[in-house]
Amino acid sequence: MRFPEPTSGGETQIKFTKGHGTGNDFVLVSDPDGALTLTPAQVAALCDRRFGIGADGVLRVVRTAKDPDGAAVAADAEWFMDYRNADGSIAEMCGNGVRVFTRFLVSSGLATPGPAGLPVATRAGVVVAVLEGDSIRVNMPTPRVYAASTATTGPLTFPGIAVDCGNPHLVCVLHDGVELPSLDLTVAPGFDPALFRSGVNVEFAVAAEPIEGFDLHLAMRVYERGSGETLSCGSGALAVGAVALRDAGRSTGTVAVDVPGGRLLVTHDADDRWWLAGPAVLVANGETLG
Ligand SMILES: N[C@@H](CCC[C@H](N)C(=O)O)C(=O)O
Repeated sequence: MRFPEPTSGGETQIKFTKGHGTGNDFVLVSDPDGALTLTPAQVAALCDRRFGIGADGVLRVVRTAKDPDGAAVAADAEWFMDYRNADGSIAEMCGNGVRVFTRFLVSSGLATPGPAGLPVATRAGVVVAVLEGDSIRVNMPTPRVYAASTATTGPLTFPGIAVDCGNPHLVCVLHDGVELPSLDLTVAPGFDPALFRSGVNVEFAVAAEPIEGFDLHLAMRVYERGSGETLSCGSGALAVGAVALRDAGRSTGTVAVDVPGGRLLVTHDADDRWWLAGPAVLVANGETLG
């Protein structure tokens, strides 16, 4: 396997941390001063589950001021989450990524949250993460539910709703006895490329048994743009929560969204803030071999 090419001074080894949020897993690369250039091919090599470390994406941890994309979105957050999908493509937002990124910043001593939490810059703007024991809760961008569309898997067509969470989503709520496990997500679902010009993350969701303490309960599977089917998608859960609250005629509430990797909580509060909460775990440190 070839790990990232030398970027300066012949350095070919990269220190990394592996982490996940409800099974949505990431390789974190600490690059505080923006010295590293990660090409799409290098990201794909790191994320390769057979020939690399294996992950759904890479989180490059860089000071906002040291990255052109970071500097463009935020002067008031010290750290920028440079998120890349497993195929090397860039995405604007990653809800689970922000939570794992925050866990890394705090665990490694690079940042200390203030009373209101820790601001993190993303390509979709600044979000604020609040640590609550094993869980990290993030004040996410307001999801914008904006158009009807459809997704296809094999011969099946599902009605869906487009939701912008900073990154694009298409939420299909299943009816008529279609069961989540029956969907074939080994192949990318079809979608309308005229509506989603930069691709889309497709969520399939179904109502689940009510649980005490939550206003709504759904289960979801997701096919992520640039990564394929993943065990969880935080921004996808946010999109599903927004559609579910809207469909239920509720302006506020907490939605439990079960994903194959665990449970995420989406809350729309009385102050019109949208929150995503769930576990964020670091599992290993390592170093690539040149
Ligand atoms: N898994 C992430 C979303 C990652 C980006 C997505 N694949 C895209 O291309 O928009 C999450 O937790 O939100």
